[in-house]
Order: sequence, then C-alpha cells, then structure tokens
Amino acid sequence: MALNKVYKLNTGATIPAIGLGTWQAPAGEVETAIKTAIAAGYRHIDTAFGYNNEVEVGKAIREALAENGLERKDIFVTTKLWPTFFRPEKVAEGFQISYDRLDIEYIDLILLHWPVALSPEQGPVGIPRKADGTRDVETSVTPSITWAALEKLYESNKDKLKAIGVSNYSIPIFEDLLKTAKIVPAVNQVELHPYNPQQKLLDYCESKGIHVTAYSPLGSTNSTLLGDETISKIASAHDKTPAQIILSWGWSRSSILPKSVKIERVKANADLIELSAQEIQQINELHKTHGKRFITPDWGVPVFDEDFE
Ligand SMILES: NC(=O)C1=CN([C@@H]2O[C@H](COP(=O)(O)OP(=O)(O)OC[C@H]3O[C@@H](n4cnc5c(N)ncnc54)[C@H](OP(=O)(O)O)[C@@H]3O)[C@@H](O)[C@H]2O)C=CC1
Ligand SMILES: O=C[C@H](O)[C@@H](O)[C@@H](O)[C@H](O)C(=O)O
Repeated sequence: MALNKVYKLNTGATIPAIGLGTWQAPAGEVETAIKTAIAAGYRHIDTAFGYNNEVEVGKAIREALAENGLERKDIFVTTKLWPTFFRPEKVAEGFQISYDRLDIEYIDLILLHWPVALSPEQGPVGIPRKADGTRDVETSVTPSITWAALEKLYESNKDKLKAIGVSNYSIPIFEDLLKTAKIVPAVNQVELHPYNPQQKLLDYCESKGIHVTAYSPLGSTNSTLLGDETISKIASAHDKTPAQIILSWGWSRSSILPKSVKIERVKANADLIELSAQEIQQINELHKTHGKRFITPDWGVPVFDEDFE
C-alpha cells in the first residue's frame, strides 16, 4: 500500500512517500483535509510559514492524532522558513514562529523555502517589493550564509527540530552550498511531475545523500497535465483517474505531496498502483514534447534550471 512506503533520510529518520500538501489550503478547509488524510493513513503533512495556515494545520494534526489513537512519533511534519527570515539573525525567530504556531512538540523537517533571501525591513509576512514592483531580494544573504545559521539552530535545538533541508535548489545552487555546508541537507523539495521530471537533479541529489520530495506532483492549480492524452489512456486501462496515474508514477521515484481540500480526492490521491515498465517509460517521454514548469515566481535572480531533463 502506497501509504506505508517510506524513504530513508541522511539523518537516519524515515519520510513517508505520500504527504498531504497544504499550500492554498485555507483555514476552515485545511482542518478537514488533514483529518481525512490522517484517518485514511497519511503520515506526512507539508506546510510552511508562507501558507499562513500553520496554526490550523497544527491543531488539526493534534486532534487527528488523538482521534485515531496515534502518537506524535507516528506523523512526519514539514514546514518551511520564509525568505524574509534568511538573515542569520532572523533564522531563530522564523523557526520559533512556526514552532509556536504548529504546537506539535517538535518539527520533523524545516526547509529553506527558496534559494533567495528577501529583505525583512517591511516585516516578515509575504513578498516585500521595491518601489518598481520587483521583489525586494537581498543577494548579499546567500544560501550558504542562511544555511550556516540553520545548522547552528539545528545543533542546539535537536529536541525541537529533527532535520533541516532546502527547497527549490538546482544543481548549481547545491554545488555552491556544499562547498561550505557542514551538514548535508536532508531533503530538497522541488517541482516534479511528468512534464518536469528533473531526472538529472534527482540523480545528483541521490549521489549526495539528499532525499527529493516532489511538490506540485499533479501540476498544481488548473493543471494541464490532468488532461494529458497518454496519461488518460493509461488511466482508462487501469480504471483509475489521471491524477492517480500521475501520482503512481511519482511515488515510486520520490516522496510526493499532492494537495487537496476535497475529501474524496484526498483519499483517492493515496490509492495508487504499480505501473508497468512500459507505462513508466511512456510517461517518462512526455516532458520531451510537453515540458513545463508550473511554479515560476519571478525572483529577478536565476533560480530554475533551464531544462526539464
Ligand atoms: N516548496 C515549494 O516552493 C512548494 C511546495 N508545494 C507543496 O506541495 C504541495 C502540492 O503542490 P500544489 O502546488 O498544491 O499542487 P498539486 O500538484 O498537489 O495540485 C493541487 C491542485 O490539484 C487539485 N487536485 C488535487 N487532487 C486532485 C484530483 N485527484 N483530481 C483533480 N484535481 C485534483 C487541487 O484542488 P482541490 O484542493 O480543490 O482538490 C489543487 O487545485 C503544496 O500544497 C505544498 O504543500 C507546492 C508548491 C511550491
Ligand atoms: O510553496 C509554495 C510556493 O513556493 C509559494 O509560496 C511561492 O511560489 C509564492 O507564491 C511566491 O510567489 O514566491
């Protein structure tokens, strides 16, 4: 059963292959999604300071654990430090806010949300912008500088924080980070799906002992991937939905974080199958004609790899 599959992290802990995504899952809806997920067997929840729902996510997790006779250790919770906390002196403050909001004894994994720092001068929330409308990026605060501060925080807070990692890191950004990192990130969370499989990045991370988690595994909001002809044919052959085929392709190569606030979808998104080698190969080819990245915030500095390979 897909929900029982776990991947090993370089900390020795395990991360469940399927997690519930909660970006754009607002207060008032995210609670039911989490309770449905945990009752259905999900053991991994992904949130972030930037999603503005950590209070509700934490409360729903606490309640769902109690309702299902589970303990804190039975669930893996990821959150993310937002770039307005990337100055070294801000890292502990950002962590503490997420820790207090979640209120779940400890955080299994915190990620640097993007490899770009934002100015904290306008406050920690959202995306500060300069007068010309561009993001107020602080290029002087490099990923290596923030990572060193996160390493320190982790070393002195192992009761509160079990692993540290990054998100949206490409190979060149890692090459730079790993020159100075004392701790190799446990996880790199990136956009991965059949139109953007990033096999080279997956191979690179594996060679460094970094686990990869797929975000937007369905292609995010209003995904064109769900209407793909090849996927639809494979779905009909198995009497499954396109979403279930896309996730069945995903969960065997990395952990995945499908998001839904709809009860039936939350359940269906974990009801996955083993695809044949031929079907996997057909899906592996799709990016060659339909390559697409769905999450493309304009940071004003290079973040993404140019290709989908
Ligand atoms: N680190 C990062 O920078 C990022 C991390 N993430 C993480 O990854 C998670 C997943 O990514 P996300 O961008 O949300 O996108 P997903 O690929 O998970 O797609 C979510 C969208 O698909 C819909 N959906 C879900 N299940 C189905 C289904 N079975 N059939 C049809 N439509 C479906 C959802 O709508 P509905 O809810 O109405 O069902 C929603 O609109 C996020 O929630 C977040 O936790 C995401 C983006 C960036
Ligand atoms: O995790 C979700 C995404 O990273 C999201 O937080 C960003 O893409 C944000 O909307 C942005 O514009 O930078």
